[in-house]
Formats: sequence, C-alpha cells, structure tokens
Amino acid sequence: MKMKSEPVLPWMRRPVDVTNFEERTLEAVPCLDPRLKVALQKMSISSLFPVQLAVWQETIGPGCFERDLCINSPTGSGKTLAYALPIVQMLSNRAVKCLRALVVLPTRDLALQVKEVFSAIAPVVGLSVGLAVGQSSIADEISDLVKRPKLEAGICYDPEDHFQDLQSAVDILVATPGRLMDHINTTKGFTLEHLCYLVVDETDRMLREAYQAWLPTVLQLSRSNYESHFRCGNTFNHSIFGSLKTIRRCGVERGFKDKPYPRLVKMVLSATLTQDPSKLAQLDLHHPLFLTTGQSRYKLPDKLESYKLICESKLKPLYLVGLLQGLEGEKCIVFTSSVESTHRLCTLLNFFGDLKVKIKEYSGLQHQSVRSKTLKQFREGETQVLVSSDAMTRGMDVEGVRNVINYDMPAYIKTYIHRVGRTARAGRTGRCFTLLRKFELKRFNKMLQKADNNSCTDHSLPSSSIESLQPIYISALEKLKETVESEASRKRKFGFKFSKIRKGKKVHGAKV
Ligand SMILES: Nc1ncnc2c1ncn2[C@@H]1O[C@H](COP(=O)(O)OP(=O)(O)OP(=O)(O)O)[C@@H](O)[C@H]1O
Repeated sequence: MKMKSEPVLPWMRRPVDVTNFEERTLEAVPCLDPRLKVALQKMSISSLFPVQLAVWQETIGPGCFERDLCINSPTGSGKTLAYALPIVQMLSNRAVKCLRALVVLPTRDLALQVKEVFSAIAPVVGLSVGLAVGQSSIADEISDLVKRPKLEAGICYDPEDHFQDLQSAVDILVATPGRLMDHINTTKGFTLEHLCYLVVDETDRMLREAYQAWLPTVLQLSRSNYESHFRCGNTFNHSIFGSLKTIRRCGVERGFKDKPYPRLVKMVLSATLTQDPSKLAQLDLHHPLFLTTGQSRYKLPDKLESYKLICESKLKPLYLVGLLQGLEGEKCIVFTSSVESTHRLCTLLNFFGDLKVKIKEYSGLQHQSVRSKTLKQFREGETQVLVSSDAMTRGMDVEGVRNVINYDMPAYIKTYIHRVGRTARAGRTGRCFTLLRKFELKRFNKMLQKADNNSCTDHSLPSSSIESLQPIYISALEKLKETVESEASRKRKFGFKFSKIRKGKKVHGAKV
C-alpha cells in the first residue's frame, strides 16, 4: 500500500491497514479468555473494533508479540482496549506477582482514565493494577505499589533490613512520567527488572518532551541483567538476590543479536503518530510493525460532521453565544488557544445570564483538584459546557460530548484532529464547529486538506440573533473588565497563581 506522503522509514511504508479488519463479536475473537469476555460484556462491549482486532492478531494471534507495534488510529477508535486486552490476557497465566506492564501517559486525568479500563478487566484474571500519578501522597502510592513483609508484633520495619523481601503489589502500572521517575529514584522495592510490556500512549506528545529522561531510564532499567547488576553495583535493585530473577540474556539469533531476551515488548500509539525517524529512534523499537488506518496520515472520525462559521472579529463571543443557544444544552467542549483566553472566555460566558447551561473552565492553569472536580461534573452532566485550553485536547473520553467548538482556530492539523476527536467517538455521531475570521479561512482550508474525510460545511447564524445579544454583551464585557482588574490586584497582593493572566496577551509556550 502506498501512503500519500511517503514516510522516511522503510517499515512505515509497508503498514498493516486497519481498514481491512472488520468489527467482530467477542464470540468470534480467537483465543479470548472467557473470563475477559465476561468482563468486556459487563462494560457493555459485545464486539471488538477493527484496531483492537488488528492488534489482537499481532499479539495473541499469529503475530505473537514478536514485533514492537506502532499504532496510528483515529481518535475514539478504541486504542486503549487495543493494548490493554492482549496485555492482560498474556499476563493472566503469570505465576508470581511482579511489575510486568507499564503504561505511560502525559497527564494525570488521562492516566486515571486508562487505569479504569485496566481495572475493569485485569482483576477477573487475578491481576492488580496500580497508579502512579501523584494523585495521593507519595507514601500512600508506595504502600499501594510495594508489598512490605509481614512482621511479628513489636518488630520495627526498616526497609534497608528487608530489601530482598519487598515485592511489587501490582502487575500493571499506569503512570505519568514525573511520578514514575520519583518511584524509580526513591522507592525501595520498586523495580522495572521484570518488565515485559511498555506502552507509550499519545506517543508523539510523550516524545516531544524529555520529562527527566524517563524514556532512556525505563529502557535502561528494563534491559539490566544479572551481570550488569554486579558491574554497576546497583543499590536499589537488590531483589535479584531474592528468589525471583528475570535474567535477560543477549540474543544471538537472527534479528535478536545483541538484544536482551526476553525483550521488553513496546506498543506506541497515537491518532497522529509521528513519522520522524529521530523521534522514533528514542524508542529503540524491535522490528517495528506499523498499523495505520487508510492511506492518509491523518483521519477524522467517520461520523463527524464539520462546520465552519465566519464571524466578525469584534463580535466573536456573540457568535459563540448564538451557537451555544442553538445547541440547547447539549454537551459541548469549547477550545481556545491559551489558558488565559480560556479563563477570560469562560468568565465572559458566565456573565451572559440567560444561557441556561452550566459553563466551567478546564485548563492547566488550575489546580489539579479543581480540574478533576470540573471533569467529574462534566462527565456526570452537571456541567454542559466546558471551556478548555488544549489540556483537554488529547485522549480524554467523556461520554455524550455531542459538539466540539474551536473558538480559536487550531494552529496545526494535529491539534485539530485531537480536539475534534473528543466527539464522534466509538462510531457515534458528533459535530464540530470552527469559528473563523475571514483572514483565517485560507489557512484553515489548507490545514484541513491534510486530513482524510475533511469536508467542512458553512454554517451561519441569523444576524438578528447576533444583534439581539449586543446589549447584554456590553454589560458582560464591563463585568469581565472588573473581574480581570480585581484578579490582577489580588495577584499583586498575594502573588496569586492567576498572575499569569496578562490582559490581552498570549504567552507562547505557556501551560495548556
Ligand atoms: N469494542 C468496543 N465496543 C464498544 N465501545 C468501545 C469498544 N472499545 C472501546 N470502546 C469505547 O470507545 C471509546 C473510545 O475509546 P478510547 O478512549 O480507547 O479511544 P482512543 O482511540 O484511545 O481515542 P483517543 O485517540 O482520543 O485517545 C471509549 O468510550 C471506549 O469505552
């Protein structure tokens, strides 16, 4: 199969096309553990999606996890279960509990979401799933991840004395890079020496940032073998002196020469997987197999309806209000270009008293606990409109999001793909609206050409509805001005975090 823009790497030019697979009922999935089948049914899953079948074939099927997998599949196509299911099935016959699978994601909310999926299927085959994201204190996290020996009453526990007895309390760990590095560096008994599976979800985002060199560290630690332990005198991985060892030898067979064996299997995924050889080289992939959907590099969900709305610069907020009124309380995510615009737009919208929907802000500027609460309310339908920076762009799966609105046009096709992918998920329908000023139209059309399924219809609002909003807009703007000023003075007084909001200015490279 020939791709439209030929990737540089030869193995990327010969992909497995996921569109050749058809959704299949669980009964027809070969070798699926009956316990997992029941767990999936409890999740209301009765069939596997094409990408899940394609990955199943390369892992549990004839492919047998022999190659590392690079998966490029549209938003909402079910990538999480595509990797979770084969990993859980493979580990279901493990005899001893140790950390065998590690899934790394860029944000805490995403990691929580993925952990939920593992937690729905892993316990039925006796596997435990842990989370390392900094949601709880490090001490609580350690006690969830590492089992301490049971001591007789009155004896004090000292980890130094009982190092060899420390064992992993989890088989699968879902982590963000920062917290993962904390455990690698400081948690006694936390070891990656038995790791068999590494999943890097949202790969292109994960490779963009070094996050304390988490990737080379993970690769190095999971490569270590008996000899190197002695050579480097590693002080933390003493468990090799205990009864359990995963000794990785250097392979001599063709294709495995000089590679540790058993090797660490890697699965990397995104809806916009990078094709940059230097970035992919960081993953040290073994005979990688590329799985992609169709011929185009970027693909929008099949049942997404896209609309563009040309608006006057000065009246843009009114077009948004008019649009929201027409959507009558349906769940919406409104994307802006920065944390500052998110805050201001959300504040402004809340001054339009008669919108009759609950509108909240979600951005990297807020404390994690505020964000998590907002997300919960949005999931539960208590909040209908979320005004968000690009913190919400990737991976987030919220049921019932019917509309995505690009209040600010995204600068890149990748951002567009991930934003609009918050709707029309799992084969459902969804709509996306992009508000454009006239001068942005050309650039927008050019950007869309890079994606498959890119038709975008004009949408307009009656000018009378915009005019009727003018009086309330003027008073809302006044209130916004007062709010911004009072926040600025609070900031001067208390050195508040909101200090980063600069009137009218966008800060490049700011938090998302
Ligand atoms: N086989 C299935 N049958 C029905 N629903 C499914 C199935 N697999 C996944 N889903 C649902 O589809 C939705 C999207 O799945 P998931 O979040 O894994 O998508 P994704 O491909 O990772 O998307 P993104 O690229 O946006 O992260 C989820 O709500 C999930 O529960």
